[in-house]
Amino acid sequence: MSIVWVDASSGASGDMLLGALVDAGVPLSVITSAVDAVAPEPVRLATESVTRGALAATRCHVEIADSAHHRTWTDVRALLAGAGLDAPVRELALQVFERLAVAEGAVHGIPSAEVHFHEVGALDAIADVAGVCAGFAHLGADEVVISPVAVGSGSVRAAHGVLPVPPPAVARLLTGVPSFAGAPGHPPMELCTPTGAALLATLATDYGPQPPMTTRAIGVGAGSRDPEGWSNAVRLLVGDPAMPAREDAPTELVIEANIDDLDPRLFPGAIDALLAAGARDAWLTPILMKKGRPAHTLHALVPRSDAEAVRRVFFRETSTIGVREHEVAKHALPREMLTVTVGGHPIAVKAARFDGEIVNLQPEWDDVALAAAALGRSAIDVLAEAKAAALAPPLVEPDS
Ligand SMILES: O=C([S-])c1cc(C(=O)S)c[n+]([C@@H]2O[C@H](COP(=O)(O)O)[C@@H](O)[C@H]2O)c1
Ligand code: NI
Repeated sequence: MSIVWVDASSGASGDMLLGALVDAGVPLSVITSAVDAVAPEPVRLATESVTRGALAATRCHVEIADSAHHRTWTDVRALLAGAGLDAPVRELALQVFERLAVAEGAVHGIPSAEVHFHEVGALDAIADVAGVCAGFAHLGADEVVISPVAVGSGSVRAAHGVLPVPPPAVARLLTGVPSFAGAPGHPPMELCTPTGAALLATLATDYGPQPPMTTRAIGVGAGSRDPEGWSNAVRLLVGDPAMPAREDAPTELVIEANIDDLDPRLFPGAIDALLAAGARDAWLTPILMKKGRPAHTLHALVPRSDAEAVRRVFFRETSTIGVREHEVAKHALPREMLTVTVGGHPIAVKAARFDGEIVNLQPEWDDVALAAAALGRSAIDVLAEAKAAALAPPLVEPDS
């Protein structure tokens, strides 16, 4: 089980997070292949070692000669849907832009489907998002904990004109996320951009100070500006959860309810809604209740940060008027993402290790289905070949 803590106490933007991922050891090729997959024109991705205040950091430049700056949410969704991205990366990037569309729509009072993006609709911002999502997917962290986010102060000039800081879209995107202007002495500038805020809110599984963890890698991503006396950078600490003291063990919740009066055809939809609301897993157990009445227990395993959203699904999508909850400590094997090819088609494979040995391989189902359809082979056949390829040294290098 791996964990990432994002130190956003000096803010965050798309390119800062890119720099931090590369600085933490994510191969630049992982970022570049995702950026190339979304950009319909040549992209230049360049990293350089810089300092921001007292910190050594990596600056990541994404340069595209982009003609159409303004795109609609529909345009961006089509661009991402048609891009050759791994399924988990595409899904994350779509969630990031959906958040941006909902926030932009709320700020300006228009339906999100009709939102016209400004700066965030430019190809360099879209590439930032695809690259950051690819980098985090590569890390394959089970937990992403975000520190309180510094948003800055003052005002900023943008396509909308002069905006107060935090800009309206950032304030919306960070609703429900711990944030603050910045430590005393912070420069009066925008520290967290809408792209940075949307990425943090999408990637987070929890919010707070550094969790108990054993750090394995540190990445420091530099912002473009370098104000005097301030480290304009975001930090990533990548590692494994440490066994914390009992009182603050990182736990998740199981939320459940016994239900004996719901039309059984509604349970599949309820399970889908629980997963969409942030449940890590959701399942149904048949039970016999008092008077021998057949019923079901509906369960959801959920991080604390999404518990309220999951409770709402129980009350909105089922007939229950009450839920019970208990904490569970989770222990999972360390896992990593590999990429293999079957008949020339890339397939992401999640590998779990026990005592250093690979003990479980799970090829990404969407990739298997795509490859099987393209090759005219059975999914069983492609699945078997993907697993065999993942075990065949030295053809496959662990992605992380
Ligand atoms: O692009 C859009 S839709 C946009 C909306 C807003 C609002 O607050 S509304 C603000 N901005 C500003 O543009 C720059 C670039 O943002 P990135 O997220 O692309 O880095 C930044 O100053 C935003 O505050 C853009
Ligand atoms: Ni706006």
